[in-house]
Amino acid sequence: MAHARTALSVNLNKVALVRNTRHLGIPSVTRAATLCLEAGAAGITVHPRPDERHIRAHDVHDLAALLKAWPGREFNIEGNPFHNLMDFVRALRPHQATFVPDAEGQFTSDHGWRFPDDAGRLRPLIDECRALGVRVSLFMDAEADQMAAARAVGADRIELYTEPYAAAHATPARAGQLRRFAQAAQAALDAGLGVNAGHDLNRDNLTDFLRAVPGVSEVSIGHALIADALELGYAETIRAYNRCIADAFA
Ligand SMILES: CC(=O)[C@@H](O)[C@H](O)COP(=O)(O)O
Ligand SMILES: NCC(=O)COP(=O)(O)O
Repeated sequence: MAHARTALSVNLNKVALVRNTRHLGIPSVTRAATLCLEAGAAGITVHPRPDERHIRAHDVHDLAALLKAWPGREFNIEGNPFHNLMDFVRALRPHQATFVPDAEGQFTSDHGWRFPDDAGRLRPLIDECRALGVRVSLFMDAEADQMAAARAVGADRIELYTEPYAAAHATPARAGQLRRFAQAAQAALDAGLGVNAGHDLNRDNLTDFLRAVPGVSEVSIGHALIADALELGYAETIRAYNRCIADAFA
């Protein structure tokens, strides 16, 4: 079956990280969002961590307001629903909430939810999001045998945690990782889930990933993309990432 082209959601955490080192409001997170959307980003992602080391609560509110002027573009808020994520979801009703099982103060995301262990406590929060009209994506390791359980708990999508693939991309382990991610994505699709992907995706590894892994609806990319934007500017960077996606579907 032919799949729709993958949407690029730009994660702006690292713009906020730089901004927070002074009290001057630069670089501006909302200005970055506008420039990325103008250049063709399909959406904006943020992961407001409880310690506010980068994205702060006001950024999430400012971006939700900004996205209202961009119909068809999506706002994705990531976080742990047992910490601060649900407050944002209830107040702002983003297009998508991505549940991530990070500890408070965690260095960066490094694993997904586990089933059956997490099912009971996730189900009511997923139900609440869906009642609010918010799509739920669960951050998951690339394990095919976990996908039916992610669907059974009520999720709309899963986000494949791609760091193990990214770390293997320049090594002989790449082919094995791609097989693992393709099997996990196919299992998710077979279970009726949409498939997102993210973490350490970049201009070098993105096209190979999308060629090998079926049916990826959205990639959220932050760290490498913002690093590229420091050199190329936001507009050229978004065009470059969209070319990587287009090449995978050519
Ligand atoms: C969920 C995920 O894989 C990453 O988006 C993560 O949110 C990045 O967070 P940091 O930018 O804090 O490393
Ligand atoms: N969900 C992944 C994301 O938003 C960005 O991850 P990264 O590109 O900053 O590693």
